[in-house]
Amino acid sequence: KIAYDTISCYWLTPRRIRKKMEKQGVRGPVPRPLVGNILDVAALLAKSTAKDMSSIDHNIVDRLLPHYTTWTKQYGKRFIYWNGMEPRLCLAETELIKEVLSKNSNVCGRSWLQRQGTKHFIGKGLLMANGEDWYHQRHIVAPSFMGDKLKSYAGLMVECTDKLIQSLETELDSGRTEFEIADYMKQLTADIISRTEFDANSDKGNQIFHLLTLLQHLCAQASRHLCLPGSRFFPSKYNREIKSLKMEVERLLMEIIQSRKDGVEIGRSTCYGSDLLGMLLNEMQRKKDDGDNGFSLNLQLIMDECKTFFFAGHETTALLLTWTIMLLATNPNWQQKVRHEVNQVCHNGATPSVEHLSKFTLLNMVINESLRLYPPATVLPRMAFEDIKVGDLEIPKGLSIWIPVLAIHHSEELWGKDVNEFKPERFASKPFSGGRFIPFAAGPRNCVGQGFALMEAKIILAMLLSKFSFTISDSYRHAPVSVLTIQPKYGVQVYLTPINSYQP
Ligand code: HEM
Repeated sequence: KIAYDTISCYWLTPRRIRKKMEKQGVRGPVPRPLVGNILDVAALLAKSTAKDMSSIDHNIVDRLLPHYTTWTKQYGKRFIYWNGMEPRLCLAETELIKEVLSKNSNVCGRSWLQRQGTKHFIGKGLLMANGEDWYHQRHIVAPSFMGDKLKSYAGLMVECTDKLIQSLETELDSGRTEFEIADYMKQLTADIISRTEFDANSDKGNQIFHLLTLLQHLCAQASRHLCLPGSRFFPSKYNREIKSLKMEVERLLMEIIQSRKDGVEIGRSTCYGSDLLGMLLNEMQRKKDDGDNGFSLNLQLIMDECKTFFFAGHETTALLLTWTIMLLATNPNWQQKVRHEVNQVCHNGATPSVEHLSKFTLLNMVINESLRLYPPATVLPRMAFEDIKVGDLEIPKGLSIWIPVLAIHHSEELWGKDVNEFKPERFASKPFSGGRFIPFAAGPRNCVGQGFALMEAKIILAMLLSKFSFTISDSYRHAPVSVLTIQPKYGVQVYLTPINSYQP
């Protein structure tokens, strides 16, 4: 059986998929045994990112998805390439993208390779869940990011941003003028998501998030360690480090969970709390009390969910903020226009509240344009678990569909000749939906934290813009790189100037 499974996995299935796609006219670069086209992608990326960009140019597709631009020229809008033994169909047609994202969420999902690469880091949390499990998990957590619950986080976001502003002001007072903004944004969004998950700004929470950051960096190297079959079982230094970090994170999480349980048992509190962790524990208890034997929400899954939300919920938003500040720091007109709007909406320098957010029209346009030019998630992967039909294409079971978000957001055909220019006015009239503007994906499996992220971004940017003016520093080197998300290789250095008085 093992021999048959191995032959099937490494030879028969790939051969079947290649033949089926070739019959439909979908071709691609020739794969090598075991590694597929991994080395080709790595070589193209090494070349395209070897140097910084010569100017602050937003035409970054050739740099970050060089394999996409190379192969789409050779093989057309749909082509197939191999990430090791995993075949990937690159799909850039908006009608087909809409179909993939809106339908098929029950028969498409995360591939084995993706789940394996993030197993120790986020486990079976929502981001990596599939099928029925995904459906139940999504329904349990979604209410935490909607309606009044979502609005209730605004105060916490303001509080954390205030703390950051105070520390920036202290540094300005001591004579510092240049700041690397990416790190500040990462700390701020980590602070916000950790307090959303664990209510109090506990030391344990901070410790957990520090370890999770280390774990995330190690797991980001996973694809390099997964080329060889069974390599995850080797007792290598890499695997040992991952395991021990994971155990430490889970030990700390269990301590928090235990102290909440103790609180309920001795009658100090009536429920497990109103933060994300509390909500998950309450739901587990409710299911137990109701004798619900359906979907099982156990402690391991609750810990995986906490890790998932930290991972999915802070770096992406930090990048949105970082790139938006870079864009505003290099476009003073827009910076001034948005600051003026913030001051008009929040009279007399008031801090932004939920009621103000829908009135930030220009800020909203700037955020959308930033998400278009620098979408934190550059690709959306979906593996077909059954044979499915998408448009005219028959997609065989086992084929991963890869939607190159970055390339679609920079397509001249879809956006016009000025596609690589920063022009927030393109978002003035209507929201771009469907397969053309998809920074948060779309359909049932879209980003569950989209409302949270946009509220957070608007509050933070409005508060920062009303306190400081930003100018790009001479030391800023424009060198976006893609490490799961689009990051500025050397950070974003800006000069901050305080705006002391209320400017109408
Ligand atoms: C600007 C910020 C953000 C961006 C651009 C973003 C983008 C995305 C995208 C593109 C997906 C779909 C991934 C895929 O299908 O492959 C996704 C899923 C997800 N996001 Fe976000 N996200 C952001 C912020 C957040 C925040 C703040 C949270 C949590 C508070 C969050 C939690 C999640 C989760 C849990 C999923 C998985 C949803 C599911 O599979 O049902 N995200 N995000």
